[in-house]
Amino acid sequence: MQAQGLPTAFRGVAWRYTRRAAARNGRCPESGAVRTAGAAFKKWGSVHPSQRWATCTCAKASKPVAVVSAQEGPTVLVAEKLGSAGLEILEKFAVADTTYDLSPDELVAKISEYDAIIIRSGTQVTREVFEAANGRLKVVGRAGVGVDNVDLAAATEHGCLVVNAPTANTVAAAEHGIALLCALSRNVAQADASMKHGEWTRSKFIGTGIIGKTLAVMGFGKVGSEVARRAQGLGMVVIAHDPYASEEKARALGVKLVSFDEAIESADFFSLHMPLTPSTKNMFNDDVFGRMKKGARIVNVARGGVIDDQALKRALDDGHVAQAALDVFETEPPGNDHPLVTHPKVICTPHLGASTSEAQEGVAVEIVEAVVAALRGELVSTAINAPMVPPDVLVELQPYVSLAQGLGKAAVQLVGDTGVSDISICYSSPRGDDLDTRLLRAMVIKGILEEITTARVNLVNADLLAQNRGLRISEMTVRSEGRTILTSMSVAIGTASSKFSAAMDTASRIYVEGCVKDDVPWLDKIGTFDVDLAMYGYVLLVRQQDQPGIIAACAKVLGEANINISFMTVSRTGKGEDAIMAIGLDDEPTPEVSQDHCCFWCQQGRCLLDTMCMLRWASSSCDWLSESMLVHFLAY
Ligand SMILES: NC(=O)c1ccc[n+]([C@@H]2O[C@H](COP(=O)([O-])OP(=O)(O)OC[C@H]3O[C@@H](n4cnc5c(N)ncnc54)[C@H](O)[C@@H]3O)[C@@H](O)[C@H]2O)c1
Ligand SMILES: O=C(O)[C@H](O)COP(=O)(O)O
Repeated sequence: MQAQGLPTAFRGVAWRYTRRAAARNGRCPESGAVRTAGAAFKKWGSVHPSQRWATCTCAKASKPVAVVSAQEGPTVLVAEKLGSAGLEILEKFAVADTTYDLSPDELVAKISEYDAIIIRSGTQVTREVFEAANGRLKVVGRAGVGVDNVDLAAATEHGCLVVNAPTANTVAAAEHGIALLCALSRNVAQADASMKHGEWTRSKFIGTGIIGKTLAVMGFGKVGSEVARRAQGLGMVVIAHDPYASEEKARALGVKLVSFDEAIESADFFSLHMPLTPSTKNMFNDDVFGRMKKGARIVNVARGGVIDDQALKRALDDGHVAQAALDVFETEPPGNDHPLVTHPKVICTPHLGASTSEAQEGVAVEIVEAVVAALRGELVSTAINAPMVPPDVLVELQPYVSLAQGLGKAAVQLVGDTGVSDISICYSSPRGDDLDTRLLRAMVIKGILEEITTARVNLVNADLLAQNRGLRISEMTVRSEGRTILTSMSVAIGTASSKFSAAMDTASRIYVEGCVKDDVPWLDKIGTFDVDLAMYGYVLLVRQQDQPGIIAACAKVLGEANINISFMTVSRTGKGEDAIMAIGLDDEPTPEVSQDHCCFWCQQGRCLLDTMCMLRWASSSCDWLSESMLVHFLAY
């Protein structure tokens, strides 16, 4: 095996080295040069760790001639194709083993040999993989945006840092979205297949023009906004739906932000660019397709799970949706018999959005730099489950960290169809202005952005990510009495509307306030209503006019849906006046259940519910504050 770029002195001879070998130097029998193998090692080309060989190319021999110790760099498994520019950087610092297409069992069997692994979307890094690593795996590097193929909780529990490359493939994905939109409108794939079968049937492939047609960009983030620019260049009228995007950003691009309903009912083409989250799962379903203009066309280069595949098939079969172009699938590969892969009105590509040479070189460099920095123990801005603070600080702040994240998560879920821009955070603390709020501020940002975007927030990137999203954050500290460092804190989002009108305070902001009780983050206030609930699991918020029987009606509905209530609090402005209920649920009611029962109440004419809004929190503990992770990396 010839290793490129080897120093002359080490050419031609295979040097066997081990971590424990006594000798510190190697001597090339040809050139006689002596080098500390460790120093030379860092400059060597790729070395195959399973053989523990570094090959020298100045002589012909390729067998062990000396045992030298090598201050080995870390060993990194490159499990999916990585751009050469990134590989070259990696091989200067580590032993890079490029072994692609490992089966899950093969990955589990090998992973304990490596300090880091670099993947794309095709490798599932499961809990089993982390367990098999026996604590050696320090970094998972995702050469792309989505990390839905990595068990983040297991990574954190095993002290493994996950980093990604969130920007380098954005343009590639946007270009692919546009390519699919154009191919769709002119039946390019079907026409090509027809000609390859020896046909010349021009009349069969009459397309539809795109100039002047309305494109709805669903998810106006990095990729969505790049698609919008390009579509405008093609003469399309571009609207966007993104409840969390800033008006300023949309205005700057000449794009009109619209409500979900308006987008669905007015667009000719749809380009999907939202992340797969609990609120976007199966977002495009029978009801949504049914409300689209007849002949609508769908392009999905986001994530397969945002479309209900069976619903799309039904819409294509009945002609309501004219065509679809899919680059992503809920399960990948989707299988040859997948109903949409075989459908004549659908064109498919095998998750190619990021597959340009430029994008892959870009993500390769981005991810290798992040992996190398992490292995060196440096803070990494694209870390997804990075530790935030030194262990001693974390012990004191942990409960408040969950409170801050939970308040951000709750507030953004209450946002209606308008943007998120002004965030006001207020801390009540005996420390007054001496309270160090950096961590709490970052956690609020995390709670907001990780609920709605693919971003992963840590102390390094929190403010930058917030700035990139156009968020304006203000903080205020009020001195309070008490023994704990934080008596309470509140998060207010300045926005024109809320999914739950009772969440608006007297200043027309979405307002949530909480505290910590027995180390558990606790929600005390929503809007102007006092509540009293622990911030975990699923909470059903309902608003009604205070009257006998409404509580029982709610309980009856949930009981009939076999959903157990863990707690229930009621708050009202006065007897017979406005009231809200916060109902803790042991299980997540499926949308159909809550939708039906909402209608059920309406049918009975007793529906006094202004809005049914589902709040959900992840587990009460933060999913990435593991204090020892960066200490491990000091080894290199
Ligand atoms: N096919 C590919 O190869 C490829 C390449 C890159 C990215 N992607 C995927 O595309 C998606 C977008 O990537 P990105 O980098 O633009 O992410 P991003 O985080 O920059 O943008 C996502 C946008 O979706 C918005 N959003 C969240 N929930 C929404 C909802 N319910 N309705 C409407 N908008 C909502 C967010 O506010 C955000 O602006 C991700 O899922 C990513 O994994 C796929
Ligand atoms: O999330 C992403 O970055 C894209 O889906 C690209 O995935 P890939 O790296 O497997 O092409």
